Amino acid sequence: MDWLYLVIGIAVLFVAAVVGLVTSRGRRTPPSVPPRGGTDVLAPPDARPGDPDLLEPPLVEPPLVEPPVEAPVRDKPESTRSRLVRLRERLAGAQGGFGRGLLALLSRDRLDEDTWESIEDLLLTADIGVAPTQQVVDNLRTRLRVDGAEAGDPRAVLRDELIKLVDPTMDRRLQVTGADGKPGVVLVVGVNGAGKTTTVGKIARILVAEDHSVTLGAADTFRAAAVEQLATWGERVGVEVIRGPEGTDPASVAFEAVKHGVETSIDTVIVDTAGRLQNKQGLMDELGKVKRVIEKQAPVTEVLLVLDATTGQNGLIQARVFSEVVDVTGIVLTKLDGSAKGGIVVAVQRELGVPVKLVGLGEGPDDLAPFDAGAFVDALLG
Ligand SMILES: Nc1nc2c(ncn2[C@@H]2O[C@H](COP(=O)(O)OP(=O)(O)OP(=O)(O)O)[C@@H](O)[C@H]2O)c(=O)[nH]1
Repeated sequence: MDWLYLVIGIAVLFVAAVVGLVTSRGRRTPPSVPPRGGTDVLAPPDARPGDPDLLEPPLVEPPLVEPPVEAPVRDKPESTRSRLVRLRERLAGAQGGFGRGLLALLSRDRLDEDTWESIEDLLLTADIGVAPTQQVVDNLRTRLRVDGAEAGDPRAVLRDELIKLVDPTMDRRLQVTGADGKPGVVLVVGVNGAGKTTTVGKIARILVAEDHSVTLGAADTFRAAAVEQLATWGERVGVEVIRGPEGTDPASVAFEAVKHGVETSIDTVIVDTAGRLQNKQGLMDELGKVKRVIEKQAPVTEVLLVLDATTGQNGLIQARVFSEVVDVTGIVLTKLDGSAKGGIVVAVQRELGVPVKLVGLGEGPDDLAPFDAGAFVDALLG
C-alpha cells in the first residue's frame, strides 16, 4: 500500500506543479490591446524581445505625448486655367469701360468728325500715347468709311487694330532657365512701391508649381521691411531666400544668391533689387555693379522692369531711366486692376521696344498673368 500512497502523492504534486506553471504564464501574457496613457512610446504589437524593431522608434503608433512635427503646410497655387479666367474677368472689369466706349462710338450710324474726336480722346485718356492714337484713328477711318459698302463689322475691325497696336509678334516668354547647367537668373528692377517684391514672390510661386527649383536673392537691402517681405514669400512658396543684414551691399547679396544657385543646381534665381531714383548716377552704379557681380557666377537671363500702371506718364519716364541703366528684356505692368489706363501697355512697349511679359492684377499671390495680346484686347472689348 505504501507504494500506492507514494504514486498518488507524486501524481498530486505533478498536477499542482503543472497548474501553477500555466497560471503564472497566463499572468505574464501581455494584454492584446496595448495600454494607453502613462507612456509616450508604444512598441509595435508583435515585437518580441530581441527583435530589431525594438531598436527603432515605434512605427505603428506615433508618440502620444509629443505629436510628430508636421511638415509646414504651403498654400497650393491656383491652377493656371482658373487663374487666367479669373484675371481676365478682373482685367475686363478695370479696362472694359474704355473698350466698350470705343465700340459704342464706332457702332454709331454716322461716324462724323465729332465722333472721331471722341474716339481720339478716349484713346488718349487710356494712355495709349499720341502717335499710336493717331495711327489707330487713321486706320479705323479708312476701314470703317461712313457710307462705304465695304465697311466691316466695327467690333472685328477695332479688335484687329487694337491687337496690331499691342503687337502680337513680340516674344513674351520669360527666360528663366540658364545654359551649361547654370541657373537662369532673373533680375527684377523698378522704383520702390511699383510691386517688385510682390512680383518676385508671385513668379516664384508659378515656377514652383511647375516643378522648378527656385532661390530668391533679397538684394533690396535698403529697406529691412522689403527683406522681411521677401522672406515671408519664401516661406509661403517653400523656397530659400538669401539675405544679408540691413544695409549690406546689394551686389554681395545678389552674388551669394546666384552662387548658391550654381552650387546647388537650382533652376532659377530671382533677385529683388532696390530702385531709388533720386540720382540716376547712383542707380546706374548700383544696378551696374549688381549685374556685373552676378555675371561672375552666371549670365543674367532676364531683366524685368516692374512698372505701376497707375502712374501713367511718370511710369514712362521711369522706364526710360531704367532702360538706360540696364538692358531691360521684359516689362511687368502691375496694378492694372486699379487703373483704367490699359493703354500704357502700348505706350511703354513703344517707348522701350521691349514687350510687356506679365501683368499684375491684384495683391493676391495668384494675381499675376502672362500677357497675351489677343486676350488683353478681348478683355478690353468685353
Ligand atoms: N492692386 C494691386 N496691388 C499690387 C499689385 N502688385 C503689387 N501690389 C501692391 O503694391 C504694394 C507695393 O508692392 P511691393 O511689392 O512691396 O513693391 P516694391 O516695388 O517691392 O517696393 P519696395 O519693397 O519698397 O522696393 C503692395 O501693397 C502690393 O501688395 C497688383 O498687381 N495690383
